[in-house]
Amino acid sequence: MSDFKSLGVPKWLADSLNAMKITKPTEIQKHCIPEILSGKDCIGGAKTGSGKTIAFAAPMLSRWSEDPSGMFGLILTPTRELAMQIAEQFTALGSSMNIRVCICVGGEDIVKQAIELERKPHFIIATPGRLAHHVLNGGDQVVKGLKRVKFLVLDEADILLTNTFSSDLVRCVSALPPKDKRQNLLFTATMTDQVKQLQKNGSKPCFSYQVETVDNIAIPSTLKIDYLLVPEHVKEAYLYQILSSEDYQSKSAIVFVNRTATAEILRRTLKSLDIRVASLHSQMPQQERTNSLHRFRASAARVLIATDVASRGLDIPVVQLVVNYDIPANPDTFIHRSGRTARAGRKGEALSFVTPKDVERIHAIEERINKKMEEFTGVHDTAVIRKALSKVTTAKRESIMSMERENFGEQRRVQLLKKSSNNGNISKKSYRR
Ligand SMILES: Nc1ncnc2c1ncn2[C@@H]1O[C@H](COP(=O)(O)OP(=O)(O)OP(=O)(O)O)[C@@H](O)[C@H]1O
Repeated sequence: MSDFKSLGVPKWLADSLNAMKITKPTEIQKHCIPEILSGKDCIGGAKTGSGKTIAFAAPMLSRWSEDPSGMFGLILTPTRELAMQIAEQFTALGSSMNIRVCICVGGEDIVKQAIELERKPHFIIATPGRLAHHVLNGGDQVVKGLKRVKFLVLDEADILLTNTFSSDLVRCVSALPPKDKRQNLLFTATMTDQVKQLQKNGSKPCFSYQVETVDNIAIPSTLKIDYLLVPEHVKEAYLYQILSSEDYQSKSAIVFVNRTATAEILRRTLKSLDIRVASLHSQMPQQERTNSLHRFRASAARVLIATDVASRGLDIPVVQLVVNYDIPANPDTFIHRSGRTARAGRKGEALSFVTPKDVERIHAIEERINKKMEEFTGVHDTAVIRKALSKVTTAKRESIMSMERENFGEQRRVQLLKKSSNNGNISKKSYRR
């Protein structure tokens, strides 16, 4: 049985990992850590929840500890919350070595970040839009510091390489040493040709590893996937009924929706029906987003209603159920959303609400993941649903009325206008969803 030390990780780091009960490397870690330590670039693909973060963090921290200098590594991620989570992991792993980590994400104080960057943190964990702003406007120290970066990581590389992020990504990368003077590490659960292509572009050797499974199924084997046929107008009643049923009333769940307004309506509706609920979407101020996630992580809220700002990378071990209340257009989004449960070998369930207009999307998802969903059997009694329906309809009507009183949509328009005039190109609409 291999352990982290046998992969070349120094004792201090193996001890830190052991203290977190991380003793036996996962498949992706076993293969990628030695290759990254040998100086190669790396493209790593493995299912959600399979330990990709440590696959890049461990070799970076190992090399850094040999000569702990400033601006050693830059990790780019698509969402603010994921950046914060990765920063927490680096901070925890490197605490015995006095590591300094800077989180550089939108929605937080730019001046404070600029001061932190001037102090040359060892690692910067950033979203591309905000770092691009610092690259454009940063002082001499920041520019010089970024030129010393030894490692660049694109976590969730497939989405970072889409058009949404391209101009900011180019700006961030332009501030770093040339490609062959740094190590480039790309990781994702949903490999694309665009990511693979990068292997061919470099002059340095690149190690590419995709964890294969015998059955070629793209989701964790411990994840149960079900569907439930639901008429559009009664989705809220079904959701309430399931979340408050005997089987699920004590389970922690993330409910994914496609629009921020749906997230807000559901949060208000479920709250008035006495479900401990929090939400996460782009129309919330960053402080509220952070607080919501803290409440959910700490189990103060049992249900998190979220848009796709929460679909990638978030690691919350208590999550037992993911509900796809709306079906995503992109099958890869289904993989990431559902992967918020059944992590690190734990069991989990993903339930998709399917209306007649979603049938094609479900077929595309099943083809992508190479597995058929099964029909959900947890709701049998239509009389119970009918009873829930009148309660839920009243609660929903009140939620919509209160949102209208508070000009929910209007606030967003004003926020967007303010952001675009204050920050130029730093707002990233789709990932502030
Ligand atoms: N070797 C290990 N042994 C036990 N647990 C591990 C090991 N490596 C990582 N973990 C834990 O597994 C969980 C999932 O890891 P991580 O968040 O890195 O997954 P991921 O592959 O990046 O998933 P995603 O694709 O969803 O981002 C974390 O809680 C992490 O601490």
